[in-house]
Amino acid sequence: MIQEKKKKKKSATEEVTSTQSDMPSDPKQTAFAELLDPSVKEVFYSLHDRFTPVQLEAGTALLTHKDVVVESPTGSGKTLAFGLPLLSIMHKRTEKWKQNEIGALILSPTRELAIQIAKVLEPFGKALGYSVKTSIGGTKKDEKDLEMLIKEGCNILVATPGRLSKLLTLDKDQFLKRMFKTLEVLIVDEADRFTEAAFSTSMNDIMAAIPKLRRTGLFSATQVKEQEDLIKFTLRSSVTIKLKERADIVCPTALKNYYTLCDANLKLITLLEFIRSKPDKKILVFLSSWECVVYFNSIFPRLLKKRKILAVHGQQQSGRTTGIEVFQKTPNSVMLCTDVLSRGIDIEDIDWVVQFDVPRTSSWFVHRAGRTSRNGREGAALLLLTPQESAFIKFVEKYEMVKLEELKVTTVTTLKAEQLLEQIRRLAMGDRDILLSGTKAFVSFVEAYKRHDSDIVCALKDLDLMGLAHAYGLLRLPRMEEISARSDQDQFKRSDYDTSKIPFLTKDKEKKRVEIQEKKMGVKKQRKQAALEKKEKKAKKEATKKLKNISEANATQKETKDEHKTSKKRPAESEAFDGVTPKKKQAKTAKAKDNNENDHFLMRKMKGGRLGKKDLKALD
Ligand SMILES: Nc1ncnc2c1ncn2[C@@H]1O[C@H](COP(=O)(O)OP(=O)(O)OP(=O)(O)O)[C@@H](O)[C@H]1O
Repeated sequence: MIQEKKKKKKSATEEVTSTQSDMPSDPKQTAFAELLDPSVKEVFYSLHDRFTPVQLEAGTALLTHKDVVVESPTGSGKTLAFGLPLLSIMHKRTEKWKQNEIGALILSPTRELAIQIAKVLEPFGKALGYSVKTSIGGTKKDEKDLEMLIKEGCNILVATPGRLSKLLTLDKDQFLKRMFKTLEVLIVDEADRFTEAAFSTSMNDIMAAIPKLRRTGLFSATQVKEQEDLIKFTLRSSVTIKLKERADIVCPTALKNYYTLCDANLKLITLLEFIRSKPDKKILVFLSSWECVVYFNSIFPRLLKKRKILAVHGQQQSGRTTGIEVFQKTPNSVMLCTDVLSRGIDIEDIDWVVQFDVPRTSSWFVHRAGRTSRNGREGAALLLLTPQESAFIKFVEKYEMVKLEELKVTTVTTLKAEQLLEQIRRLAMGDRDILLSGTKAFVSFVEAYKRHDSDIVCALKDLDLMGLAHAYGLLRLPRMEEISARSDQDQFKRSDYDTSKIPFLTKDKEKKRVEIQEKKMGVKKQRKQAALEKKEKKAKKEATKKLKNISEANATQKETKDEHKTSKKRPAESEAFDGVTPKKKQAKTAKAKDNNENDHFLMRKMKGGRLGKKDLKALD
């Protein structure tokens, strides 16, 4: 336990700002090295020649009993800026660390970053005899995780808050809580993320389970803007360290930040043509939702032949780590991803980062772009904007201290663009999975757009949604409120292709679809048949009623006639009779007789169930 003399609570923080010093024999280098444990120093110098500024500043503060809030550009070495001091603090303790004593806890917002941090610390832990463990979602079950942790022990734990909070809840015998009793250092990487509501419950559980007397370090390339957001971390005599390579920007100076304006309906083609124009570059593409990653990953391999296309998103339970490893190893591959890779992930030699849409949170812009140009290496980032979003450029310059330069991306002729769009639509016409995936992607993009925090300059209502629907290669507009509310729906060229005929390419899925469709058709046919039968039944009923009336009328007529016969002789043929000549009368009687017979004939048919449509018509 760090022996802390009771000090008068110092003012909140002092701000130490220093620019990147690249003096090789900077006395600060020596002074900091003296503070480090010799074994830690030995491992460090086996990997690197000198400490980066953030390692000097933050490391010195932590090793001289200060809590730190560190803001330093992406790729500036923050992992070792907390790793080196925490190892040295742990190694200062005289008694040996037992296997079930946790000396340091590092919190990471994503499992990929947690794995990466553990990998960086492993060689140091090995040299000092400390076990470094991770506790992250998506791997073994919570119970298994807790059991392993208790059984195998752990001295340095790198965890995602959600998983750790679950283990603490499961830990009925408080084993884990007892393991935390010896905690000396708490590090929160990408700390500004932990002020989000999504993390609040798990963070409260964790903060309640660990000792208050400890060293605390909060690290990020973009720290929280509101100091009160830091209260939950119970910092003591903290120092705020802000490092910038240039006073007016937070990104590394070696990073070139660009934007390009493209019409909405050409957005996907602009991305494709940009990738095509850089055949030997490693490109990381950020999309706004996992559905977009899935959809673009299904069509890009058919549009960018011979290019290795990879995809990573938060919904994948497996394959994320492998995908990152393949991306790391394949020089000119293209990785499509969500913001699961936007923070902390250290992948070598990414040449370009492309942001297909504005980020959900504007501060993530810096982190996304910062996946390239790591630790002084060259790199470039490109943001695709439609003309309606151009105000975003000034917005990030003002609020995120990012300067964007315009880049003219080679586009294609209108004819070629239409051919490419038609090619994308044809993919959907031939594969129902692509058809459905495209619609889901577009819907998820619209929903993500509604949630981003730059809506003051990029509002959904100003977006050319019909153009973007074309860009996504949609054959139909999806049924959603944001679309039905639009007055420009007629701008969307609806394909007249019969989408009900588009098959799934996997046999069993297609079989099932056809069955459902036939069942639906069957139901439709039955309904139609039933309606027809009901109509016929009604017609028959009316016919019966009519026949009945006719036969009653005939019966009455016959009675009258018989009476007539008995009372008078039949008039001579030649005599005219009430204006009707006997011939005509005969004809009329004959007709009535025919009708009468016909009616009787129909009656007999109807009784025999032989009444057909023609007969019914005849009755009308
Ligand atoms: N002292 C050093 N000398 C040379 N390279 C270093 C040094 N420290 C770290 N690096 C390398 O710099 C790269 C970036 O380090 P790291 O990932 O810690 O940066 P970061 O500041 O945490 O970035 P981000 O803000 O994206 O999380 C890594 O490849 C790391 O190996």
